[in-house]
Amino acid sequence: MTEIFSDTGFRQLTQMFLAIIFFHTSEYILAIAIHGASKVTLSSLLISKHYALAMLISVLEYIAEIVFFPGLKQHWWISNFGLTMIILGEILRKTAIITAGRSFTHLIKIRREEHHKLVTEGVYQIMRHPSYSGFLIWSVGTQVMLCNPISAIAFAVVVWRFFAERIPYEEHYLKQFFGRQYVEYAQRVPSGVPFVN
Ligand SMILES: C[S@@+](CC[C@H](N)C(=O)[O-])C[C@H]1O[C@@H](n2cnc3c(N)ncnc32)[C@H](O)[C@@H]1O
Repeated sequence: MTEIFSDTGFRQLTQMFLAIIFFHTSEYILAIAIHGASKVTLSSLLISKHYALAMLISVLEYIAEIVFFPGLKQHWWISNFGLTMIILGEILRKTAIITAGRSFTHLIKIRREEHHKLVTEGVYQIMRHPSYSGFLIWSVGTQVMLCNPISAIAFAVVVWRFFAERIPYEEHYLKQFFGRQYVEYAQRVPSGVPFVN
């Protein structure tokens, strides 16, 4: 049990804690900065029950493995690669939010608001769903950083499936809002989420 308090355990768990705190507080603060405090609720922290449970299970996996297989957590090139994924995923997601500005809402809009403009510039020139791509990289990165083999695979599958279902739903409304303009944009630019058209 003392392995949790080793340098490895301390560093990897601290990185995980900081990554989670930074991700959620920055989502909330950016939402307030873009939409105004009166329009933002605590749901913009993006912490659902399922998500909290997944993160808790991943920490339990980490603790079980550092106790029974401490060598697994010593693959520093894997852990540092995960840390790089966390940073790159975070940068990609926040760049997307800032680029889309008021058009970016945490909940998918099913009615077009006047200020809602089609965003095709900046990072949206390279991919249609940079914030989803960023979150996929960030979330899998947290597990790679912890050298958690089971949660890394589980996060990749669950988060990918979540976006694979969400993207067609979101794009159904984007086509309603922007018509041909969106159809042409979607033909030209990939989704940014692997194996999602
Ligand atoms: C959580 S944001 C995600 C945006 C985008 N899918 C991404 O990954 O960066 C969802 C909202 O963004 C809007 N949205 C998505 N792509 C957009 C675009 N290219 N231009 C304007 N609004 C967009 C949708 O209408 C939806 O209400």
